[in-house]
Amino acid sequence: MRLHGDVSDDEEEGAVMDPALLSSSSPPAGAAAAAASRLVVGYALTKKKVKSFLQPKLLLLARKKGISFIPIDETRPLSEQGPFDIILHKKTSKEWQRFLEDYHEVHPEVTVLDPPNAIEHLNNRQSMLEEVADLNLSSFYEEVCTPRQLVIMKDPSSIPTAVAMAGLTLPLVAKPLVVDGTSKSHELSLAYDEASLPMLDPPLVLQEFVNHGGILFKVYIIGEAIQVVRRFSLPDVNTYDLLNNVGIYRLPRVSCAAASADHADLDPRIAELPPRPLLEKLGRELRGRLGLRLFNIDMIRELGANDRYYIIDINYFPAEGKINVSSRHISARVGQFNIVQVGVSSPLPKVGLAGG
Ligand SMILES: O=P(O)(O)O[C@@H]1[C@@H](OP(=O)(O)O)[C@H](OP(=O)(O)O)[C@H](O)[C@H](OP(=O)(O)O)[C@H]1OP(=O)(O)O
Ligand SMILES: Nc1ncnc2c1ncn2[C@@H]1O[C@H](COP(=O)(O)OP(=O)(O)O)[C@@H](O)[C@H]1O
Ligand SMILES: [Mg+2]
Ligand SMILES: [Mg+2]
Repeated sequence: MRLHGDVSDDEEEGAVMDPALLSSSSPPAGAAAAAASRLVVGYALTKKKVKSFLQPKLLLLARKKGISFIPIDETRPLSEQGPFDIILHKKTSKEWQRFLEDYHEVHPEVTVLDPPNAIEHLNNRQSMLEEVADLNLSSFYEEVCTPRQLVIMKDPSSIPTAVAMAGLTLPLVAKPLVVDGTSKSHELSLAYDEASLPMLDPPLVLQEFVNHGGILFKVYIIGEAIQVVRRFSLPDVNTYDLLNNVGIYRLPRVSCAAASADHADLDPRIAELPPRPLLEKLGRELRGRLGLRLFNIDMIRELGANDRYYIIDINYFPAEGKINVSSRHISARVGQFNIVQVGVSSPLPKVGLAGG
């Protein structure tokens, strides 16, 4: 799909809302627009996603390129709609899967982005990282791995023993096992001590926390195009924090905040982007292994180990609208993140975000 390349190549600052462009959200006008288009993209997305993805700027560029976006009515057979050249979606239900398969049998020429079963693979924080272990990056100096992790399905009381048996080192990041687009599936917490682990709420993944200088790299893979941006992340945990903090701390959603770290005044060793050839190889390998063309990788670089990267999260059809975030947002956002303690009753010092 060449849409993304089109957008970043022809980036136009200050594109204004053109009412005609909103035709993409109304079927009759959309059908008229489609008639004049060279490429018709049918989409089945949540309202939230439509709002964040189909922004006026994208629609303006798409229209210039002869591309139109038509909403799919999921209550009607696909064959009665369109015709589409591409179907864009982020749905994995069995019913929708059958719908798409039936449609594809009749219209094999239509590109479906992407196969629902491949998308589903990313809806579980254990399976999403499985392919990273098999990556063939032997020709690179850098190492790319995942933090050591453990899946807990039930019985919170068994967590301390399971953690000890797996040899995981505290602190641990606890992440809901399933990622289903709800805000709950992004409610993460940090566990500092073993005794507090039974307070966690399975099913979840427990992942070793990796110090990374408070900066995260969001690597966007859109077909063959790759784009990387820096985001502010969680602060490092030092020995003092480990000795003085107990309990479970709810983590803020730092990565989804609008603040890009691309123009902030950072230590160059922390700010340095991962090498381009590494990202290109990573993108190619993961695209093939995951069978997906539209996703992003959240990557961190271990503090003090400049050649070791960890992939901590992979998201299908992420918020591409945030790739080019203006630097003017930064000063308003930096420093507003706090880690809020939820697991013990006595108040403990809050841990601020690096750079804040
Ligand atoms: O809604 P947003 O703008 O916070 O975007 C979410 C992404 O935030 P980010 O790219 O980090 O800023 C978010 O990325 P993270 O998981 O926060 O790294 C997901 O891609 C999320 O999709 P889902 O809820 O997992 O289905 C994305 O949600 P949708 O765009 O699918 O609604
Ligand atoms: N193992 C880890 N070590 C250090 N920080 C982490 C780790 N896992 C997650 N984080 C931090 O928590 C944030 C959210 O975690 P992530 O796995 O990306 O979940 P989500 O799907 O909700 O974005 C990351 O952007 C990063 O700042
Ligand atoms: Mg993430
Ligand atoms: Mg995610």
